[in-house]
Amino acid sequence: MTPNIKPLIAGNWKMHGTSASLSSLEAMATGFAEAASDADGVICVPATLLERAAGVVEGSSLQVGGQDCHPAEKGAHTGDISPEMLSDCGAIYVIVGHSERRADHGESDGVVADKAKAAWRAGLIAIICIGETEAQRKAGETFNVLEEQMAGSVPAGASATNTVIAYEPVWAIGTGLTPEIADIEAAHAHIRQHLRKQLGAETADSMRLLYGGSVKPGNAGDILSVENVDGALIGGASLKAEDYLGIVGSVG
Ligand SMILES: O=C[C@H](O)COP(=O)(O)O
Repeated sequence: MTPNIKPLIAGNWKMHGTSASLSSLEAMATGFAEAASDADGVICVPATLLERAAGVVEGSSLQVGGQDCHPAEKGAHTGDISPEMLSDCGAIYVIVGHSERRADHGESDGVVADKAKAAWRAGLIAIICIGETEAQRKAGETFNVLEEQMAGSVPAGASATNTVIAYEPVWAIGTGLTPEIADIEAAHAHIRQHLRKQLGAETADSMRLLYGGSVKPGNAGDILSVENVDGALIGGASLKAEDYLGIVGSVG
């Protein structure tokens, strides 16, 4: 954790969830404030659930977000969703540049940056994801990859109020594998240091840096106590209220 930065515990339901899942969201909303009084929480649900999800969390400390957005406000883009549409449904955050979108949809750093700027245009907080693949890690390229992704995906104008950075080693996502604590610490320190050069120290030192990749109730305490880890981006364990609240409860 970083002193003076309010942690964010973000869930990403990915392509999971139907109407029946809203009862689980309701349990998260009900239990959130008791689990952690000094953290922000968001669940990024599928767009199909967003408006109803916003209704479910209304009045609680939990917020909802989208998982992706198109850079344009509107237009002939069949199947896409603009950040303005997400905001209209009650989203406060939107994830951009998740590695699954970079891999499945060929999203470049430039596209991710355009999406982040579009999120800001709509008044949303962009959760910009970066992270190395297993091959890049084995080749000793982790820091270079992170620097390149930050330079390309984090636009000028990023601030602590409009942007959150999520470091997700691709090989740790959904695998049950996590880096050594020392490796998480080193990566987050490197990200903070690079952001100082890119955005200025004042902005970089107040920006939330999340760790993502196989965060569970059992390892959240150790991960969240690492310096420069200001929260988590959680996939699988954000689907069950008990697991998500268990992680929220690990905020020191
Ligand atoms: O967005 C969330 C991440 O991809 C982490 O997913 P996971 O917690 O299932 O490993």
